[in-house]
Amino acid sequence: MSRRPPIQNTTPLTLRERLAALRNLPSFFKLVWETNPKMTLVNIILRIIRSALPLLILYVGKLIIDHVVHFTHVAKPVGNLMEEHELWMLVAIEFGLAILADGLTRAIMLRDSLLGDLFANHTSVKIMKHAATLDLDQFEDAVFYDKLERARQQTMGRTILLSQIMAQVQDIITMLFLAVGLMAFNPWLILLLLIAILPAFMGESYFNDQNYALSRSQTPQRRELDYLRYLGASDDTAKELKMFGLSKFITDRFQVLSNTFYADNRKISIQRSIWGTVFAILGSAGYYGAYIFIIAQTINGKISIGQLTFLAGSFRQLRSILENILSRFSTVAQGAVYLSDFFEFFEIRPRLLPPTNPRPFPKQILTGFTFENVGFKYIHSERWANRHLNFSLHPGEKLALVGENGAGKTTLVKLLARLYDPTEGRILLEGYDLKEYDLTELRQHIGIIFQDFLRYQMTFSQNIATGNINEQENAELIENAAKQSLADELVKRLPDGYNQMLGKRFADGIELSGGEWQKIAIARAYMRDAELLILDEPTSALDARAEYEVFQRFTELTKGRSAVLISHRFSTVRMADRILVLEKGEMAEIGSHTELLAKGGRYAELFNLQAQGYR
Ligand SMILES: Nc1ncnc2c1ncn2[C@@H]1O[C@H](COP(=O)(O)OP(=O)(O)OP(=O)(O)O)[C@@H](O)[C@H]1O
Repeated sequence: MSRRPPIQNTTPLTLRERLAALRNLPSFFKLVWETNPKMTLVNIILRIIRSALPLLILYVGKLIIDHVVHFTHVAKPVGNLMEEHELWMLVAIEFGLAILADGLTRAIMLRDSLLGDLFANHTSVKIMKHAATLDLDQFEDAVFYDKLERARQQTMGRTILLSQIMAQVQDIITMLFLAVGLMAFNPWLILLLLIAILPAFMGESYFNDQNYALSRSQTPQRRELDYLRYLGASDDTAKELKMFGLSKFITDRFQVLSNTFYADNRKISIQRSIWGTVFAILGSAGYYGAYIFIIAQTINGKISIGQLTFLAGSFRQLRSILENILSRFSTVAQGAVYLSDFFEFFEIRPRLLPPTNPRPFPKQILTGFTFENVGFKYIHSERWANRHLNFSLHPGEKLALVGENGAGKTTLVKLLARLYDPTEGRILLEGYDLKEYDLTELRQHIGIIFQDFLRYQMTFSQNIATGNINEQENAELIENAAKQSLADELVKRLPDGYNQMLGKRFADGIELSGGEWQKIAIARAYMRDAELLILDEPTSALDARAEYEVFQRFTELTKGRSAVLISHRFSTVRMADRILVLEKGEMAEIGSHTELLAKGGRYAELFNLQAQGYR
């Protein structure tokens, strides 16, 4: 990573900011609805039914107690079977309601978790789809990466938020039911309740803010921790770590970082727990105040024992529900703040925009590509990676790019494939700016094999098919591509042939050598009918004989098409029609092998240097 991202804002959010974040909730619900409308609707209905049950159960309980008291005070109602029957009916009803409540709670939990899973999948796909629309340089920006990371973290976190919001709505409805019952008796009890709860709520929100601010400020470090975890225990890294004895170096760094995390989190957790206890005591004091009041009223004969149990029960339930609502409010609001990160990610728009009326890609290229004073600086970089590039790539021409490490060869081809737009100057195709062509269509007509091509942990056949994924079922094309790049020799010794899983990541995967992987990558170039082929050091790992053969075939393939070839091997370079020598991002010279040798310039110097090594 070239640049450390700026540390994020660590000041806690104000209540107003948290309330403002609640405006993310409608978009969030839209997303949930989008996931599965039917499940969402059923969930809401079940929760509404469930919210009415606590009040109903309490009320039936009150009726039962009043009946029982009546029976115990008044002499046993001989012959009053009607009343006795009523009592047992009430008990049966309460039992039925209790069972219904349990059943509904379980059904809601089950549906919540199923909907949550679907939601997590839906958002993961959405993130991947959106990420695919973004530009390469956005991926190379650390601040962007932090956003992507936070959006990814949201996926699981949002599943929890989902059930919390649903539970919140349910509790609010239950609370309204209970409050109506309580208010019918004495509205002041509600006030007492609020006073007892409010400090706990404020405390919760304060600590949630602190947690959020901390976790946000820790994002870059968390990414580093993930990276160190990967370095410390992965098949890709084990070889170097062992040979260079780096294990301690990595774990030490991991420990320093994770200890800092632990210390910061511990501080907040302890404070939170202490204050939580104080607020809980306040809450209990409020509850018992109300309880004493209700008992006094009962002793004075103002209310029945049934009412006493109903009110005490309502008050107790209201207290715990209110506590849940208030503390959850803070978590929900906090979740909504995290949601801002999630939605912010979706607001990132690609900068390489497709034209409104794109020019169709030419059926036949007649004048080729032209660089007009092209210059390019990478994002956050002050240095020009390419500058003052003026040259044309003619139709059917094979152009080799030569230059020392960091001279700007790969950057030039990335500009040609419009992975970036030039910072200054322009690149023309058939006289029109590349920006006028449809981006997807343009890239479809360019075949490019990168120096750091991907080694897909997939089957042999899929690895080649990635060159043109629309043809993944075309076995004949894939086999022909493998033949052209000499990759077919490999298939013979793979137990599963074309269906052989490659790489070490998955079971039965077979790892290949660097050169073998490279042959597979080159096969991708044969998968599409591209007008322009770009090979960035495609044969660096091939042995001399394989390289010679690959190029013989490659020349066949590129007959009549343009090709750009980057190579440090002059035996390969000299096969090109022209050679462009880059120095510190600028064009030093351009011409055929013979011309440049005769000129005795930079190319001649580099060529002779390499030739000397073979003498
Ligand atoms: N993604 C990037 N972000 C920032 N700077 C970059 C990036 N990629 C390359 N550079 C810088 O741009 C310059 C040119 O890099 P480029 O990869 O084009 O060189 P190259 O000629 O292909 O080198 P090599 O022969 O080593 O492959 C280098 O100085 C490099 O540090």
